[in-house]
Amino acid sequence: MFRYSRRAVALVWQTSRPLTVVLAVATVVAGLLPAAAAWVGQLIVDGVVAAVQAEGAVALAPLFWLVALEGGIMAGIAGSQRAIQTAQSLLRAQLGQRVNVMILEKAQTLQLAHFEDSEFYDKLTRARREASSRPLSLVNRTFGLFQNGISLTSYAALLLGFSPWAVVILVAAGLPQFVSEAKFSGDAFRLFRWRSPDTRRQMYLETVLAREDSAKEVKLFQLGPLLLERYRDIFRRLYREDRNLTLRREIWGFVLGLVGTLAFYATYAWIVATTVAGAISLGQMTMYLAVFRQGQGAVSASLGAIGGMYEDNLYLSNLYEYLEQPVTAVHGTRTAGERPGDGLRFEGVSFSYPGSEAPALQDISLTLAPGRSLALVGRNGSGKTTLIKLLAGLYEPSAGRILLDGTDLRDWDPETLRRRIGVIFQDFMRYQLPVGENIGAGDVERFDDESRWREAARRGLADDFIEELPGGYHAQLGRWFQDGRELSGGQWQKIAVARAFMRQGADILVLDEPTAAMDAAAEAEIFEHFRSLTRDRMAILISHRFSTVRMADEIVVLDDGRILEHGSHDALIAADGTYARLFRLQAAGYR
Ligand SMILES: Nc1ncnc2c1ncn2[C@@H]1O[C@H](COP(=O)(O)OP(=O)(O)OP(=O)(O)O)[C@@H](O)[C@H]1O
Repeated sequence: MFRYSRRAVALVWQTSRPLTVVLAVATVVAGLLPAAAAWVGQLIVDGVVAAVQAEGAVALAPLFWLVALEGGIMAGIAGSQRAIQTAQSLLRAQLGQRVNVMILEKAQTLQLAHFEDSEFYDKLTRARREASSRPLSLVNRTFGLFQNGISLTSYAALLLGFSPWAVVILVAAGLPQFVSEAKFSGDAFRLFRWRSPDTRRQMYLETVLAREDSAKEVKLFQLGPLLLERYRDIFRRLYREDRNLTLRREIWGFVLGLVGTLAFYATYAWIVATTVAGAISLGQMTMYLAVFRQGQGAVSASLGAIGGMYEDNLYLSNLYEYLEQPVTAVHGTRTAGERPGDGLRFEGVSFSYPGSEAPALQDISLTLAPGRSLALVGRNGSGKTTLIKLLAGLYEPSAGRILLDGTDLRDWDPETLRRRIGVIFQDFMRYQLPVGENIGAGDVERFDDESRWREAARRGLADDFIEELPGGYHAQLGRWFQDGRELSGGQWQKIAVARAFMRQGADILVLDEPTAAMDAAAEAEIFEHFRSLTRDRMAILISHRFSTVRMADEIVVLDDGRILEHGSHDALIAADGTYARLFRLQAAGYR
């Protein structure tokens, strides 16, 4: 139960020391004052009784002072509770931000495979959904427990004056309720954990039903009612479980709570009898009753806090499970290859995606020298993009190795490697940012460099339409933000290609089919630019358009993850194999 309490307190302490101190001090004050108020109450009642029984004139001033004192104590209680609330709400904001940043920072260190692993994705979703509020809740409960503990000790000290048994009854009567609370908290957590794929499906449906990029299809295919029904179904199922748990929890809570009420009234009768017998004063009776009632409140609050801490701990275990997800240590440190100028070599490279039986690539061997361009062709799913992902270091080969300048990619310093390779994938990002930044994203070091944006846009054939946008390079793209402009598919692709041209420092440039939506003339012209930019570098291009493919120095035909043919356009045509057949097929379409 206390496994994560120490870490939660440390987290809160690191988030804001002053606020944590305020919280701690106010908690102690709020814990001590109620017993003091009960004590003063007793003095007042006894004073009043004495005054009523006294003969002759009575001085009221001492009684008034006591009343004023009790008023002061009450004001102190109110003040300390305010201080607790204020510190809590300020801490909540800061802590929420801090935990979210921790989660997002961790996400930066993860590998692509993590994001594609649904089980891991569940962990991430769970961590994000609940964990930002849980550390503070745990700390609040720890402090609350402390506060109630102080109150309870002070009540017990007062009650001992009546009978030690009263103290025993006070604590024992709260236990059954605690046991049931702890059990149900555990159940609630297991439910939460177990259903997180469902919750994720629900979140996904929400996105599809309410996002601009899906609205078009959802409308045209009239998917709305169907998806909404699924959404409702999931809710109904989840609700049924929630309802059952809530009902069981509350019914048991009520029944076991009755034990506490029974104990209170039995003790009440006992105190009344003792007063009538003259063993304690009327003032003491009032105090004991108040103390016993408030003591019961403190016991159930403490036990509730313990149950809650158990729950918070379970949730926090989620957060830490995510944060402690092992990431394989970053590999190499090499910033230069063993044979500079050797270019790129694939040596017997095979690869299967995690969790997939069939290899996506098998025994790939090829070389690419600086200054040469390579085109990859093949049917859908033949492994072209996979080959690029391996080259970019997003995955590691299951067998064989990939060398750059004679050094295995695994031995390269990842940052150096990333700087040397520029890739635009077919599913490139359409950032909801200004046009210029969409291009600048290709080179973070030149992210804001307006002259570079312009040059890259010119090479990507994007400059014409960008200049016509209101605001030019500063026009906001996408529909999420005010005055955002949506672009056509081909215009977005030109932006993406311009992004690739930002990378003047990279010596391997890869375009994985980001030109498919462009007209054929634009694609050919862009590839010309691409070649001129990469004259002393390596260029890799994936395209289904043979008019572009034929411009590459070398062509590799992939089929089912294997290299089927490899050679120049002329050589492959002369060999009259698959490439030649596909080329003729496409050419025939234009006749
Ligand atoms: N993230 C992934 N996880 C598991 N399998 C994948 C993943 N991505 C691709 N695959 C599988 O790997 C194989 C090769 O896919 P790849 O994306 O490399 O094909 P491609 O040649 O680029 O196809 P296209 O021309 O359609 O872009 C396919 O069978 C595909 O189903």
